Amino acid sequence: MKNITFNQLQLRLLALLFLLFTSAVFGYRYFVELPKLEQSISKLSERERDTLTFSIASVLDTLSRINFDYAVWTSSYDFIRLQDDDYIEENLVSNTFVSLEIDGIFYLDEHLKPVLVKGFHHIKQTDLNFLFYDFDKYPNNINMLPSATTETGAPKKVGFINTLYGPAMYSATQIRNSDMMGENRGFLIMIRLLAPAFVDALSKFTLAKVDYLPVPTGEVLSQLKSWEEKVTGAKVTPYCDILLPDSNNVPVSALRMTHSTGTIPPLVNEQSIIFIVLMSLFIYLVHRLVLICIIEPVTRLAADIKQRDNIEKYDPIDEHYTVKELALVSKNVNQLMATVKQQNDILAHQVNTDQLTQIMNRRGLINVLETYKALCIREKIGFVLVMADIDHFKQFNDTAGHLEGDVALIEVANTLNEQCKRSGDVCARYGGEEFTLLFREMSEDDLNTKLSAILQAMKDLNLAHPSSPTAKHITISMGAVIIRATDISGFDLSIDDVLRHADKSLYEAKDAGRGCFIIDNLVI
Ligand SMILES: Nc1nc2c(ncn2[C@@H]2O[C@H](COP(=O)(O)OP(=O)(O)OP(=O)(O)O)[C@@H](O)[C@H]2O)c(=O)[nH]1
Repeated sequence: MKNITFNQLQLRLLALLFLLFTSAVFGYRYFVELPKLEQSISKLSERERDTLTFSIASVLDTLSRINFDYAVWTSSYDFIRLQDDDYIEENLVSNTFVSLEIDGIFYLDEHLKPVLVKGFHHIKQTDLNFLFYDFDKYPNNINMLPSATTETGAPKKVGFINTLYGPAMYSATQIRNSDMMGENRGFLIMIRLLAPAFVDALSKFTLAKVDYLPVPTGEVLSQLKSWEEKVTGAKVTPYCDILLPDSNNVPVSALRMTHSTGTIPPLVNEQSIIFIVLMSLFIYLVHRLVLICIIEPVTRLAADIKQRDNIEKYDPIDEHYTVKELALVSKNVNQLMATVKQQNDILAHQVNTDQLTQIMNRRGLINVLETYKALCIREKIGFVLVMADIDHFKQFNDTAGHLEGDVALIEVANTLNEQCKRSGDVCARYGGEEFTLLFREMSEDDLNTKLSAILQAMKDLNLAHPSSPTAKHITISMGAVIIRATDISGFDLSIDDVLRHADKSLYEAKDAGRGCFIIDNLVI
């Protein structure tokens, strides 16, 4: 699997979290909340429509009651036969129309012939000449009358009708005596034109806005229902349009009621936007918190560890972390580095140390020589190299044995090492019975003194060497070379040259009878 950073992982997790939360919220809204809302709004619309139906019925009922009262009144009953002017003067004056809020009153006898007809606009106070009761001319209008006359009681009918002055509501009742008995004397019809007052009354009743609508035609007309028809489970719409049909089912007017809640709220509304914004803010804060408290410290810790790995630095890394685990990791890394450093030191010591004498070996010597060379070239600090060789050591081995030879080598090494006390002084085993001494810049006189002191120390050691042809104890011969810095720029010092010069002096010391030293001055 491809490696990803802690930060990438965090961002992916937070993105996933964001996706899950928003889908859960919108899923809930889409599949649960909105359908429930739609159902509630549909129910509310249904109730508003029922109220509208009820309101229309109430208005019609009011007209019907007035009409009924007049139709089953003995005076009206008698008027059909007598047609007396008193009745007209008492009951059919302008005030009657105004107080009853009607625009026309029509007395028809049992043969449906008009006995008395009067149209009067109760608001405009003007005469109106209606013709709808002329059933010869408008035979369909006969359906506005109650279907059958009866022996007792007074059948009545209410509804809407188109007149010369526009749509109107009407009420028609069979004219009977007050006791609802007697012969059929025709019908009393009352008309009220559909004025703004009608829709105002409906608006008050329903607590919703009701307006007139031009009567639609064609496809739209076929989709509209009559005001009396019950509608259930209708789709949520902003309006409810209904028809006011006449007794022949021909629409005379249409009404539009504006529902108080006519639309389903959108999927993404103000609350969901606020939720998304808050959610994003929360996720951003979590991201910053995780970044500051975990990711950045982990990244810093990783960089610190990597830096130590790259340049082999062993200084401890910062252990101050707020997160306990990170503090523990940094502490453990420091402990690990300390152990590694310790082991490296041991290893370095072992690599540069002679196993027999426990002083520096040739590898260590060459490393130090490189440092001396660099100091000489860059800082103009000279140095002294001395090659020391045990005299007639072969004979010593041959007579005393190899093990004794080893012991002698250790003793000589310790003696020489003790002479290298100053900082920067080095005593190394060059190989076999040969040793190398390194000293910081020194005058020839001082070197003479130093080498004489070494010869004296060997004498003082007093290691018996019976088979030596030159002395009774073990002696060493030394060849020294003094290297002084030069001003020649760009000059390179050859370590091999230095060793060769020291070797040459050593051979000269051997030739000079052993147990002595020769100094060579090498000015570079
Ligand atoms: N015991 C012992 N002997 C060693 C060791 N390394 C070298 N030698 C011996 O040192 C002797 C060196 O002998 P040569 O090179 O002939 O020199 P020399 O006998 O010291 O003679 P000159 O140097 O000319 O005075 C050899 O016999 C080596 O075996 C060692 O680690 N232990």
